[in-house]
Order: sequence, then structure tokens, then C-alpha cells
Amino acid sequence: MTKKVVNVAVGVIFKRGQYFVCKRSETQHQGGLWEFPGGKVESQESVEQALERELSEEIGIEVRGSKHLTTIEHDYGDKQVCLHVHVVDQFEGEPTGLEGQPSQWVDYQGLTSLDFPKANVAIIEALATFS
Ligand SMILES: Nc1nc2c([nH]c(=O)n2[C@H]2C[C@H](O)[C@@H](COP(=O)(O)OP(=O)(O)OP(=O)(O)O)O2)c(=O)[nH]1
Ligand SMILES: [Mg+2]
Repeated sequence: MTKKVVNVAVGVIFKRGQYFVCKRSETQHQGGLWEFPGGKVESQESVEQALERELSEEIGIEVRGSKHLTTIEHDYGDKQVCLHVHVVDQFEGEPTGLEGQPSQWVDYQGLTSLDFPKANVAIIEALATFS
């Protein structure tokens, strides 16, 4: 049986050479690991709409400009995801963990030293050549 794929809009928030990352809560899927903020694309919603909604809900920013970086399909065994990753380099507001999640700004070197879910290895690789 083919598993249902969960489509996820993921925002790589980038400003002055740094990336904004959040920590997933222990109770979530892939809990306790760092993530780029984002969440599930709801039915009737485009990836762009989901990205705007999730980034507003989770970190309180308004997206003004973003570029598609990569699309990654990954099977965690218990869940199959398709991550639609966008670099968000124009936005209004100061990103903050509105759901109580720890957050931090890190440079590229910092990204490579944090623990992310497995699917994120390909995102971080794609960022190495992003300009
Ligand atoms: N947001 C986000 N999700 C990621 C990343 N890497 C990765 O494998 N995922 C996976 C974990 C989850 O299975 C799924 C995203 O789900 P989510 O928990 O953020 O979804 P959501 O915000 O809509 O929240 P909820 O409905 O689960 O409360 O994608 C990432 O960098 N950011
Ligand atoms: Mg989320």
C-alpha cells in the first residue's frame, strides 16, 4: 500500500548571512530536533499560501519575498513527507518563537553543527550553493 505523503511548506529565513531556526517540541514528529519553520499544506491551499500562514502563526513574520530552493521527498518510516523549501529573504517583523519554541539565528557553519531531521541534510546541502 502506498503511504499518504504529507506536503509541508518550509521557510529558510535568511538575513545578513544568518538563518533563523526553531526547535521542535519533544511531543511532535521528529521532536527535539531543530527545524526551519513551516508546516503542513492544507487542502485548498497553495504551498505559497501555507508558507505565509505558517510563518505568520509560528514566528510572526509577513513574507514579502521568497524563492524556491528545493523539494525533498523523505520517508521516515512512520511518516512520508514532501518538503517544499523556500528561502525567505524579504519579510516584515522580527522572527520569534510564538508557540514557545526555542529559536536562534545561526550562520551556515552553525547550521551544519545542529541536529535536524534526516530530510534536512539535503536542504543544508542545497544552501551551500544557493546565492
Ligand atoms: N517545519 C518543518 N518540518 C520539517 C522539517 N524537516 C522535516 O523533516 N520536517 C517534517 C516534520 C513533520 O513531519 C513535518 C512538518 O510538520 P509540522 O509539525 O511542522 O506541521 P504543522 O506546523 O502543520 O504542525 P502540526 O499540525 O503537526 O501541529 O515535516 C523542517 O525543517 N521544518
Ligand atoms: Mg510546524
